[in-house]
Amino acid sequence: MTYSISMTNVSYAYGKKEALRGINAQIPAGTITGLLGRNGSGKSTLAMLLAGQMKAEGELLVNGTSPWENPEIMPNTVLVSDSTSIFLDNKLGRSSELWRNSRPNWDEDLYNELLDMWQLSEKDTYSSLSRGQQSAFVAALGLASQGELTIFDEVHLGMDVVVRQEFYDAMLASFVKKPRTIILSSHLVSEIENLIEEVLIVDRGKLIAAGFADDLREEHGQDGAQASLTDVLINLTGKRIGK
Ligand SMILES: Nc1ncnc2c1ncn2[C@@H]1O[C@H](COP(=O)(O)OP(=O)(O)OP(=O)(O)O)[C@@H](O)[C@H]1O
Repeated sequence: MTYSISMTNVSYAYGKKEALRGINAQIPAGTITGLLGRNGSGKSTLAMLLAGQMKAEGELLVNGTSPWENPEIMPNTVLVSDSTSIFLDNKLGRSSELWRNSRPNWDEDLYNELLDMWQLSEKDTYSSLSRGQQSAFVAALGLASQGELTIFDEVHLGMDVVVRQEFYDAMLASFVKKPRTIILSSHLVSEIENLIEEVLIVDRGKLIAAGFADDLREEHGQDGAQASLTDVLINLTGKRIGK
């Protein structure tokens, strides 16, 4: 069953450093949501809370239950980020074995297709790959896992424009084949603009906008034309010198 998310007054602090405060939001099951915000706004923190890797204050429910170290929820929740679990100095096959064995919806055909497309070999060592190839490998693991909740946090780092487009296409194709709840966090807002239906925008730890991407585009549009999500983000969080 694909996971829905409900957050009521969700906060998180790293020691005394408050990273998120009073987040209230719902993410419907089976949607692709963009998690947007400026540097340091709290996106990765929220991603880790949703993936059950850190304990939220307030009420954070994934599929109706707390994800924090939850053995029912965690195997079906995939967070692909800079800190994804990978054996750095071992062959890719060692990491994929770990993922394959711990992910109940693992799609071996999709994994092999992605590795072929990105010309990666299981015999390669992760630390010997280029930055973009490393990102492509973890993206392949994340897509093939088909988690009921799948979060990609800045997965594109180092990927060239062609690999990024191949990733977006593969994500959409796999979403159509197996609908699930996907959250995409990226600073390349214009690239993911057409993939996302729902949006959460965080700024300095607070949720400042949430809802259908089209409603936000409409709300921030001018003279009958819709705004882009980049415009929405700049309108809501940007500052101009002299103003
Ligand atoms: N391990 C940590 N210890 C202390 N503070 C942290 C830690 N990780 C993040 N923070 C702080 O929490 C806030 C939110 O950080 P977070 O990484 O969630 O932001 P982000 O939106 O993902 O940023 P970026 O887009 O730059 O990756 C920032 O002010 C950051 O400095």
